[in-house]
Amino acid sequence: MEYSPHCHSTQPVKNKLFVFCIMLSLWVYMLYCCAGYCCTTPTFMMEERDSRNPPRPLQKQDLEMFLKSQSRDLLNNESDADSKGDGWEENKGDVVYDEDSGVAGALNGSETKKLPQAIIIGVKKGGTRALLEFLRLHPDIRAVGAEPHFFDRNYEKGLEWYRELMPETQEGQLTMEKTPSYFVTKEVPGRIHAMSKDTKLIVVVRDPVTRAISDYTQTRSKKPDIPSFESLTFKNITANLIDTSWSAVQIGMYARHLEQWLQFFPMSQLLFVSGERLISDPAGEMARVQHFLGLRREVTHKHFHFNPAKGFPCLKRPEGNSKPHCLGKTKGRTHPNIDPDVIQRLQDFYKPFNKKFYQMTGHDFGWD
Ligand SMILES: Nc1ncnc2c1ncn2[C@@H]1O[C@H](COP(=O)(O)OS(=O)(=O)O)[C@@H](OP(=O)(O)O)[C@H]1O
Repeated sequence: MEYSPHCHSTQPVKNKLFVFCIMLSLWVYMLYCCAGYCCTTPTFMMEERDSRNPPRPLQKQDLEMFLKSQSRDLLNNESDADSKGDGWEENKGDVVYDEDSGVAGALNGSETKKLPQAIIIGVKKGGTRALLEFLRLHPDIRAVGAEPHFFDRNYEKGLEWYRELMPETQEGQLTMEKTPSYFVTKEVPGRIHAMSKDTKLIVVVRDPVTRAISDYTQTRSKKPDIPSFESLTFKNITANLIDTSWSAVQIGMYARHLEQWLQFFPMSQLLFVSGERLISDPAGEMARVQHFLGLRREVTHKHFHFNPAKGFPCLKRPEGNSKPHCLGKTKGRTHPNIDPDVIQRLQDFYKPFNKKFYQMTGHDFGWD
């Protein structure tokens, strides 16, 4: 085998040259990145790729798009308009005023999903959507828009499924949801108690006769061919026998339903909001609710504007010039005219239930 001194002397030089080339390419690449042209480093992920446009920070629309895609998933599972949480007439995205803080929290990783500490449990057609939307104006409240129906229809899916539905919250913010059917579902008090015995429970109640008519009006809007309210109310009209198995009637027997809740929760953990006062004095009723939730009074008369055409209070930003937002067409429907004699008989039927309810809650709601 031939000995070659030349070969031995050139090898280290070649190696050095090779290392130098690699170092040089790395330096060039780093300079290129620092000049802003590199699109593979995480820092620049949110920027426009086009170097002619300035970098764009994460914006409100990005989060709204994300939230909309989430709520669409829930929409697909629900049939009732309110279950979808889409009660607003216009600029629905603007209703949740505090999304920006959500973006900040999401970016610094300080947000987590929590099980609700307070729930609006009822009653159907009481004004639950209005209350939830009013509460969402509060910076310390985050609420899921759609009705999760976890404790009555989806319980087998488990608490982790439920938690996943919740919005992210920062330290000190309350998580809330509303599902009006909870109040009248026998299994629900025990199930909520099993989640947390400290859960605060809010019930929006309304004159049970008007509530029944509102309930009927909603059903008729979906099934126009149903029998009249008058005929559904009675099992036997001549015997004056009211059909208490009809849900529109049954839901209004508030004292009966409340008894179930008191087997698990003390009265101090329940707040009863007057559906009537939520319309005539929303700021006053909201003061009670914020106090009950241990929150400072942020939602005040400045947030409300009575809309005479709609006949209801609508929401406005106190500092902005934007138009007030009213709840959508499914809230505040025109009720059919009901035979006054039937209304009187229903009022008589509810009288003892109302009386008992006033005694239990220590509050006369003035329905009689
Ligand atoms: N601010 C405001 N705007 C519109 N509507 C308002 C408002 N406050 C309370 N209400 C009353 O809310 C009633 C509907 O109640 P819910 O939201 O609980 O209905 S549901 O059970 O979720 O379907 C709805 O009942 P109807 O009038 O029978 O449609 C309203 O009377």
